[in-house]
Amino acid sequence: MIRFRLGTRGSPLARTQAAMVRDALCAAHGWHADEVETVIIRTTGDRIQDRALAEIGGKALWTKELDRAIEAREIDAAVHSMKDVETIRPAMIAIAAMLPRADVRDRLIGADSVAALRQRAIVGTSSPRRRAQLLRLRPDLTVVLFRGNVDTRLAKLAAGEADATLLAAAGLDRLGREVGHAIPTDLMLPAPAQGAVGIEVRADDESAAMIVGAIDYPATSACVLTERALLAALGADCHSPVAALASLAGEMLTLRAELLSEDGTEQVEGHAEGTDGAEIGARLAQDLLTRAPAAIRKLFCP
Ligand SMILES: NCc1[nH]cc(CCC(=O)O)c1CC(=O)O
Repeated sequence: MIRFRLGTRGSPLARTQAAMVRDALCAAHGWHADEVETVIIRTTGDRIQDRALAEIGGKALWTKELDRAIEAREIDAAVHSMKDVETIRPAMIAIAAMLPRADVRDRLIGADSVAALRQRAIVGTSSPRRRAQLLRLRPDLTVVLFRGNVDTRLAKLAAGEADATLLAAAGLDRLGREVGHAIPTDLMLPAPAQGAVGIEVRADDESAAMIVGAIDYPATSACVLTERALLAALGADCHSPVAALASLAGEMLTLRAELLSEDGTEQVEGHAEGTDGAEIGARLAQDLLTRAPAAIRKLFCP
């Protein structure tokens, strides 16, 4: 008997994350694995592999088809990497839970550290944040476009298309790829929501919200919602080089964030503390934008 239908993209990482959610649901509700049906949904983002995500229309490319399936009641919930979920979601969709966050750091593959990269090394990435952060640390580097799923990027590296690449430790770990060297967050602050898996439901589906809510890890939700509040207040999109990481100690949330110009020559950073994630995100966004030079401000539309 099928008790719940879980939608996911078809990439190996997406399937792995959906299996983690399925297992968590089964553990929480005493279901057997075959009582949760996994529905693979191909998104526009999966079909288009040769251009930077930012160029072709942004994060909705990963969510639109899953949103439609939720609305059409073809699935009860959708599993996403929260990093890929656009800041403003349709009113029909609600974020119902997040799994415990994995390693939030980026990992460098191809050299032991950013400092150890050879002079004028070529680094493959399509992330405006990673590009700007790398160029800020090492202006001699050349950054080339690298897209595709985790294994595609590792294959491009192995084929010599670049000397090194950066990938999220979370994705590598979930896929069991033990490669690369973690970059400390004080050297390279990760993307907002990096390492977090989220589950979305139809906003008016109380039953699905209850079922999924049982596996929510509140500390992850609190931190990721704080990082997303910053993005919302910044008017950031996936062209915007922005890094952010929240942490929770007791009731106190601390949000650190960094905005960069596209070439990394300009940077503003800051932090804010409080107990209300939405308020902290908005306050830090305001502070950063006030201090940001024009080359950074133009990349945001608050
Ligand atoms: N943009 C692709 C994407 N979305 C989520 C992850 C990794 C998993 C995570 O951050 O939870 C990745 C790959 C990467 O950045 O290396």
